[in-house]
Amino acid sequence: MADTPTPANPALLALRDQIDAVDRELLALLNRRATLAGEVGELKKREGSVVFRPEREAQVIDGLKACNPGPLKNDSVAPIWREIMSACRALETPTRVAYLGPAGTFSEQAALGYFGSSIARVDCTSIDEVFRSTTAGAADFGVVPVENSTEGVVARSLDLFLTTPLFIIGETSLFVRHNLLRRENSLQAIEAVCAHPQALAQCHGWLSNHLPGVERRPVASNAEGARLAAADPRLAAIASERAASEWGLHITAPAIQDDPNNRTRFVIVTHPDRHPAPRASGHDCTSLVVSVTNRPGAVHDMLVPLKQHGVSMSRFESRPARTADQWAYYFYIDLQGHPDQPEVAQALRDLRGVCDYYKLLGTYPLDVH
Ligand SMILES: O=C(O)C(=O)C[C@]1(C(=O)O)C=C[C@@H](O)C=C1
Repeated sequence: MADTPTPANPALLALRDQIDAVDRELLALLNRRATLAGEVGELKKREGSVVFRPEREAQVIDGLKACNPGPLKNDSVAPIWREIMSACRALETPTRVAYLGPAGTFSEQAALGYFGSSIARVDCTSIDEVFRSTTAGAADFGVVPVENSTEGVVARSLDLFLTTPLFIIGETSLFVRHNLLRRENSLQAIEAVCAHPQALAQCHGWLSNHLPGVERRPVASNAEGARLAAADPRLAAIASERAASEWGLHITAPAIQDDPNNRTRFVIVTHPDRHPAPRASGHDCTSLVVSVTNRPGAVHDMLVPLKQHGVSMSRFESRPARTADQWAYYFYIDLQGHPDQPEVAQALRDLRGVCDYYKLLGTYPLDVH
């Protein structure tokens, strides 16, 4: 039966007219904002200073959330203004961002969520390559995963902080929903499930229950798994909704991660010669990696300066140092605060005094969302 067009409701038409008028006002205001950002860009060029200021962007979003009268939800403020600032920033200079690609990975999603979509994307085939291209200057910033709420640390990222000069200028967290993707919308006759090892591990329970005995094939990224599944009907992939639409695959089983609150934390890295450390935003985190001689009480002594100066620790992670002393460890520590705060500066100085190895990994505004 042919659709009979419903007569336009006059009340609806009147409301839409008002929305159109507001949109035009918004556009004029956004263009005024963009012009001002362009002027800031000129000023920065004359001063020779960098365009991207994570602490300023965090303050803009925090400030707007604090005075948001609604009904727009505060959760909507951050994504909208990230996009606005991304577009304004692009008028000042292009932002080249490296991440573990190809299109459709959670790393790409994290990069777009943090920097907005007005960026030049630098797809990399491994976490090592993200570090390499950011170090070499092929990208201005890199986005790398550091920990997952189910699987724990992303060891490769932590190890690369030790051997590269890059430092952290920002963080962002992503809710990670895994789906089983396939050309056929069926769980029958699957020969192998292809995904990044972390994704395979995060879906271990579901795979054991629903696809027992099916090979789990680790590949470089979930999007690479989706690419393989798009090319071969015998394969399935574990990846995002975005990867499904990117590769034309069915979401044969949605949300198959074992932990319904599965989150991954990413950090934003850059080269210290090309970018200064962000200034204090008021809600900051400082990350460092240290090691101490293996003797009784050594770790305790390391934590005493933090207690003495009243500095909170939000993360403490250990990794084997892989040196001749097989029980030597590196400790990755996140502190709350910025070295511009005297108590944080003093705690860092004292901590450095009791450590054999000390490297500041970065100081940056906490994730705003
Ligand atoms: O305030 C600045 O420094 C700007 O360049 C403007 C602006 C913005 O759009 O608000 C854009 C880029 C920076 O990362 C921070 C903020």
